[in-house]
Amino acid sequence: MSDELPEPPEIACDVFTGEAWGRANAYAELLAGPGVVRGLLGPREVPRIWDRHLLNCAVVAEAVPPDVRLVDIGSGAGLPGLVLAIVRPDITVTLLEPLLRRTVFLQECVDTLKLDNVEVLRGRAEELAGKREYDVASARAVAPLERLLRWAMPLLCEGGELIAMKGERAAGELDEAEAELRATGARTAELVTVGRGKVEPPATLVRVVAGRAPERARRRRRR
Ligand SMILES: C[S@@+](CC[C@H](N)C(=O)[O-])C[C@H]1O[C@@H](n2cnc3c(N)ncnc32)[C@H](O)[C@@H]1O
Repeated sequence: MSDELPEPPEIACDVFTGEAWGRANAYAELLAGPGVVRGLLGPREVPRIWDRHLLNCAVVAEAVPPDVRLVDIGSGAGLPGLVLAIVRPDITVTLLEPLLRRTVFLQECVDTLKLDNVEVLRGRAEELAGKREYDVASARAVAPLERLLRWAMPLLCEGGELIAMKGERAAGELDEAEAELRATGARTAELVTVGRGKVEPPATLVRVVAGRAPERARRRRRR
């Protein structure tokens, strides 16, 4: 084990159960080792890998419905998408990331952890616009909510959800995104708190439910 990687906190055994436990530990090692050497994670993050990264991302699973197709926009080193795939074998996860060296690392993690519910896709969210084939889009530290809405909503099927990890900026970003919520045809938008009793502070998410594709809605109104 890397010198700096701390032992997992006790609560981690309740969050990562069964096969997820071994995978979470192996992923922590990959982040602390090759992840740091290859510049995907800052060395100062290593002592915080469990609480700030693995646990904080794992509790997002509380907001993810069963059996969904999830796309993690701007996955970076796999956060939160890879962690969600570890704790939720019922979902299929696409890790969407434009940078080659990050997708190479992500594929190595998927292979090492033997995850069969994950695909790594190199590209930008804008390039997938209009496919609307995902039930959930997740994102952490990728873009302000306004921009994230423009990227994520065209990937979601009607009734699909954007789940954005926003922390203390959540309420402010939701207010600022009012016009974009209307323009992208969002049905509802709300703040959701997850991870009570597991992470401190609990994680604040913005959940936005997609309506009909704006162009299709306009076409229907014209008929
Ligand atoms: C600050 S990193 C966050 C990575 C990870 N989500 C995390 O929380 O550690 C932002 C990531 O978004 C990716 N990104 C930037 N623009 C993007 C776009 N248009 N579509 C998809 N990913 C994008 C970047 O390559 C980078 O890996």
